[in-house]
Amino acid sequence: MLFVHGYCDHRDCFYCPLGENRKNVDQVFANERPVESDEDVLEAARKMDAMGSSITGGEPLESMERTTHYISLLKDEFGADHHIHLYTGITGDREIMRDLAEAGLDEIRFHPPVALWGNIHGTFWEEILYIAREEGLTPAFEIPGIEAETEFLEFIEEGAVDFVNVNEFEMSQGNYRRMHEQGYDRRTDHMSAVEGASEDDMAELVSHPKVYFCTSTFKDAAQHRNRLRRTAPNVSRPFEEITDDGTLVYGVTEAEPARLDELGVPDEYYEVVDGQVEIAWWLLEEMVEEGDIEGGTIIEQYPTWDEQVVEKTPL
Ligand SMILES: C[S@@+](CC[C@H](N)C(=O)[O-])C[C@H]1O[C@@H](n2cnc3c(N)ncnc32)[C@H](O)[C@@H]1O
Ligand code: SF4
Repeated sequence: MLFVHGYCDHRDCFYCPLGENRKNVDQVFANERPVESDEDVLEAARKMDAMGSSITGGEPLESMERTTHYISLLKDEFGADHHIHLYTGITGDREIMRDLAEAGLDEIRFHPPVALWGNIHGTFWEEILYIAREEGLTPAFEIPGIEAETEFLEFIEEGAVDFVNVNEFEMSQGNYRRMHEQGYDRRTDHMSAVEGASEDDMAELVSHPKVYFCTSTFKDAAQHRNRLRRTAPNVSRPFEEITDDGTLVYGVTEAEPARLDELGVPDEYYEVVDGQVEIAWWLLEEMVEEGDIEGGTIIEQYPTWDEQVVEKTPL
């Protein structure tokens, strides 16, 4: 997921999920990693063996130079099979569709304003779907699951869009105040999903064969887990265990490297990082149990750029 910037001057959706760290920032992020160079973007994609990329923001069409630059960069590096899709909350025009297609974009997912969902016919949101297709892009909708209008289903039926992804309506730090004001509440059994917006609540919309519902649990858990699992083998050190969830487990100890050498620990089973020894957790556990060294901690962390720690277990 490439975040090109946090600006969105054309829309002001009350449910926009962008939090303080993303809203109106000029910084590019590849997943959670701040990007300083093109190589950072390529490295982030390589690390997770990405088969494709998505371009988001803010509003990617408000910075076409940056957006097309990254699309070309990814296509040039990973080839035609690397599928790239882009999310947008504005229509753009023919020239923009052409520039995106020429840069290598495969698919564009429009997010029209909710007030129009029952009434897309005859608007430029309809026309741009045909234009995008003529310029070589696959046109789709990707919208939050707020309400299902019958007219919207009829519109989908007519075939201007290839498919419609509906994201379960979510509350986040960035939007909960405004969502509350609009009368939305969080489901009590869920961290972010909105009451009254589950797949069952959207049954009429989701019943259409071109409509796919993406639950927030799936987005958070399954997609995240898949990304971790693909990333872990590319970034793990030889002495780290990769768990089924794609996290990395290793040990940390204050013991001197010389003591490890004395105990016959092979070089490839530990590394000194910031003055601490990071080591295979099973060796650390055994050495602490045997009283060979004084203590340590087992760390489980994400294989991501920010190395977020999931669990610490003192020995
Ligand atoms: C944050 S937007 C950024 C890209 C672009 N500005 C747009 O709106 O498509 C990315 C995706 O998030 C979805 N989205 C926005 N607010 C949401 C919410 N509260 N719950 C679930 N999905 C949401 C939008 O439909 C869009 O597909
Ligand atoms: S169009 Fe996208 S980025 Fe802009 S306010 Fe709406 S959800 Fe947020």
